Amino acid sequence: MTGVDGAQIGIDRIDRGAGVIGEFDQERAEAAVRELLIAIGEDPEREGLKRTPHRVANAYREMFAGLYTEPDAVLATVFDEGHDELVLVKDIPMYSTCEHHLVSFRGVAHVGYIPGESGQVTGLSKLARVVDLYAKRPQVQERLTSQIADAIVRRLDPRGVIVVIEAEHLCMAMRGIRKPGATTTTSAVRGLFKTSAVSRGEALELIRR
Ligand SMILES: Nc1nc2c(ncn2[C@@H]2O[C@H](COP(=O)(O)OP(=O)(O)OP(=O)(O)O)[C@@H](O)[C@H]2O)c(=O)[nH]1
Ligand SMILES: [Zn+2]
Repeated sequence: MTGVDGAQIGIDRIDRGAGVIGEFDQERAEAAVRELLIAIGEDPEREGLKRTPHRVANAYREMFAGLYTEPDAVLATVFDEGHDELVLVKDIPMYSTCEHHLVSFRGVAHVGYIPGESGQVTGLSKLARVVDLYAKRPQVQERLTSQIADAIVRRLDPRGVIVVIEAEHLCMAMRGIRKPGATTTTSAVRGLFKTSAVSRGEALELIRR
């Protein structure tokens, strides 16, 4: 089954079958962090580091919680509002993790859609939940942006979806090229926002405002 732009319904890039994806292995994560501490020349038995593997594993469980949640379930709440114009949630704070360096990239997401013929809308918080779900995975910004758009297409069958993410990558700020303050903007447009420059322009204007 496909929605606008042929997005596969119910299938996510890293799904390992229907439903929940993967599982967190606390013991393995703690052992890996301990190894990493040894690898950087630290002593994992010293007082300040004793509980660090446990804490880091817990933090990773939280940072990657989106791997263990079925995306379409997040958008399960829909209302028949008969609304057929733009719904836009702006400036959704977003924290994700760069899959190349496992350090964070953070910024804001703007998510808009025009409901389909049925006029079905979802709860506003659900749009932010979808952002969170995909952000809480090892990511690249481009894929994160597309996955959010495609999840909304799959669940709501809207006339159009637009997702814009503006983020700073700490892997470009604190190491490597070291350009703090450089921001990356990515967009994913589907349906009407792709085919109509006017609709896209209006949405972008509202996002910029
Ligand atoms: N397109 C894209 N690139 C990203 C993203 N996050 C990090 N990168 C880039 O991924 C690239 C990885 O490059 P590599 O040459 O394999 O790794 P590296 O030697 O650590 O690269 P430097 O960061 O340039 O030091 C870097 O250019 C990063 O800036 C992202 O979300 N999207
Ligand atoms: Zn990176």
